[in-house]
Amino acid sequence: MKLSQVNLYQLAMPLVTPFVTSYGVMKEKPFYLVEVVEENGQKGYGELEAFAVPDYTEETSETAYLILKHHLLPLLKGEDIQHPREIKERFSSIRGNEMAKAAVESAVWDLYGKCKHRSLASLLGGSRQIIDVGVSIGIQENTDTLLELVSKYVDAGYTRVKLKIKPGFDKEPIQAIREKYPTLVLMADANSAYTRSDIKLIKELDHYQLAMIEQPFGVRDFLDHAWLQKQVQTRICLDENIRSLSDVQLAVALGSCKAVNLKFSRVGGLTEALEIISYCDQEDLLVWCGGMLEAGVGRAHNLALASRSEFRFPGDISQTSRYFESDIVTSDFSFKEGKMSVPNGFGIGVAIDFKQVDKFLIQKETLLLSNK
Ligand SMILES: O=C(O)CCC(=O)c1ccccc1C(=O)O
Ligand SMILES: [Mg+2]
Repeated sequence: MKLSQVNLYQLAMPLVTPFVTSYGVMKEKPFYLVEVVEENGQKGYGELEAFAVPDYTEETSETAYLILKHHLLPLLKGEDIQHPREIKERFSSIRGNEMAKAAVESAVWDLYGKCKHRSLASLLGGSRQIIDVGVSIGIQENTDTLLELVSKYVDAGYTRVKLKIKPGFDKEPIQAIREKYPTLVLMADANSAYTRSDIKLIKELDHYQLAMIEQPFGVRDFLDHAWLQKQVQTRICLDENIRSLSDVQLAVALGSCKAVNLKFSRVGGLTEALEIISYCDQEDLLVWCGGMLEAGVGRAHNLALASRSEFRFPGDISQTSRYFESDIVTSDFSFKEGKMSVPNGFGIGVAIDFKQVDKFLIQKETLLLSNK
């Protein structure tokens, strides 16, 4: 495959309700839809998931755009790509900037699937057609509102609920939900809002049979997480810490966690994600698919990846309608009773709805790649 051009659609999709984490409030999702076009006109799609503010990781939508345009795409100029696995190697001279890399890489995977008449799920080694999914619920005004939301999602069939927590909104809401739902698969995500000095509180959370506590400490604190994991029964899950396979290897060597939230966008692409999945499987480390409030394209990539049998825990792959009024793809992934279907068409298996893209479009830019 030779890429002739890349079209970047800069979009901003308003969220149905603001999403609150310990970092702050998100009211819209600004992102780029990346369209890679090969010389015969076949197209592949990826989403650039970096947020507006560099709090979750260092990248922002703006910085990732610049890296993509000035540093990543030039590396593909005139190149003949035999397989999307090669992209990781070609981008290896550029440090970090995982989300910018993943946006292009995942679009090339989609393109490759379309050229080869294969679904992305089958290319990635996925075997499941229907998968259990969970919800991630942002921090709420109070416990009552949270309880209402949880009951809505449990009634909809979600089999796993993740609560965002932060100091001052942790033990009480968890206790309230646990009392009402004694057997619900429940977990908490702190987005790095705690430190070693909160050990007493975290030990208290150990009493609520949480499936795991995600990212309690700082984003480079492998040692502190190892210190914590030794003192609690509950699995510690790392999210922000994990940017590559070697981060997972470090976490295993130190005993920093017993689970990994895998977002292919945070680790630079699907190729790195596949390596992480194999390693986790080999090390018996629980791995599951995280989310970045994806629109339909990113969601389709996640579903394809999560169709692999190594994912034994429901991912953060909820209905797009939870976040957005309408989506940029024509499929709704037929959510039913807590399960979602993995698209089986070529590539990501869903079509872009360009009327919707137009609705959210800020600007479109075309970058030519053919003339070396
Ligand atoms: O896409 C989803 O539903 C998961 C949302 C989520 O938990 C999240 C959303 C924004 C930033 C960080 C995270 C996280 O997993 O920590
Ligand atoms: Mg998280």
